[in-house]
Amino acid sequence: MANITPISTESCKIGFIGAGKMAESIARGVINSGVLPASNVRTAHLGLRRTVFESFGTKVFDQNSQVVQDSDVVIFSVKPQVVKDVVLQLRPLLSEKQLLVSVVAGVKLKDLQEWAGHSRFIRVMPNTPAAVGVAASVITLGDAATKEDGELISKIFGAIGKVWTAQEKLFDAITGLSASGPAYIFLAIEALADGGVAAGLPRELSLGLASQMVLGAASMAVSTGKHPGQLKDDVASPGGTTIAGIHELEKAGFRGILMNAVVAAAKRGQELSKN
Ligand SMILES: NC(=O)C1=CN([C@@H]2O[C@H](COP(=O)(O)OP(=O)(O)OC[C@H]3O[C@@H](n4cnc5c(N)ncnc54)[C@H](O)[C@@H]3O)[C@@H](O)[C@H]2O)C=CC1
Ligand SMILES: O=C(O)[C@@H]1CCC=N1
Repeated sequence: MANITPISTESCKIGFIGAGKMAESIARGVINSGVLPASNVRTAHLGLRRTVFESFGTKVFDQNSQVVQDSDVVIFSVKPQVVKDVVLQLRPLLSEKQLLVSVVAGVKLKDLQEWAGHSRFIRVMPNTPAAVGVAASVITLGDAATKEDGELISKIFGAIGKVWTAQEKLFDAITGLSASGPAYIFLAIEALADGGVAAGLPRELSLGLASQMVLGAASMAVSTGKHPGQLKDDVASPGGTTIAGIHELEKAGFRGILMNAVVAAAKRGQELSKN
């Protein structure tokens, strides 16, 4: 614990190990929010992703080791299948001076801490709406992460959306719901837009209406605090159009399908932790 010194939010440098879609979403959101300047965000990549990250001001190194050496907060954002090798490779450079963070699905803090050789670690389960400042992120603290470390990560992720704290045992369920969930909703938006086209709308209008409608419905659920069943009842007039649509959804098992999707994704998260 001797090397644990607080990291200042203002001057904190964050580095991503893994320059993929999730890292890009967090980096874009963080930079757009103004919580940290682009010069405080870094990653490493040799291929096409370099240009993507450079386009919004991120410093891009050639090697992961350079990212670690130049960061106060190191965020592991590689796939679950490779994270063990990546952490083990970087282990000689990792010290308790740095706060380590993982956004990797399924991989437990106990393993991450063992591979890293220290437990100043925080697990975060974010989602890609981080890129536009509307992420849903959940954090849980490792054994040596301090209250101040938790506050720092809550501040960074709070700048790109909402943050909850939860026990790690809930992380697979969280992953199946809020981390994978945007993909379910993108699928729904695409399908709704197809429905609009099938009913005679031009494609562009249909997609715009479907997207704005989902945004509006989610905003109402969040801002009114009303039960979604009440909000649904407010739309469905007796003998009207909505209830005719809902009847079709219920006949096809709409709610059960969504529940199954979350449970299947959570189960996959559990499987990934055993790799
Ligand atoms: N995409 C999402 O919506 C979410 C992803 N996550 C987690 O974030 C992590 C990253 O996921 P994505 O960004 O979607 O994947 P991705 O495949 O877009 O990004 C992974 C990146 O890691 C790079 N990489 C592979 N081996 C590497 C190495 N040895 N050193 C450095 N970089 C290496 C790849 O080139 C790739 O750019 C995963 O563990 C996933 O479970 C968590 C929440 C949501
Ligand atoms: O599909 C995946 O495995 C990752 C984790 C959650 C969202 N994307």
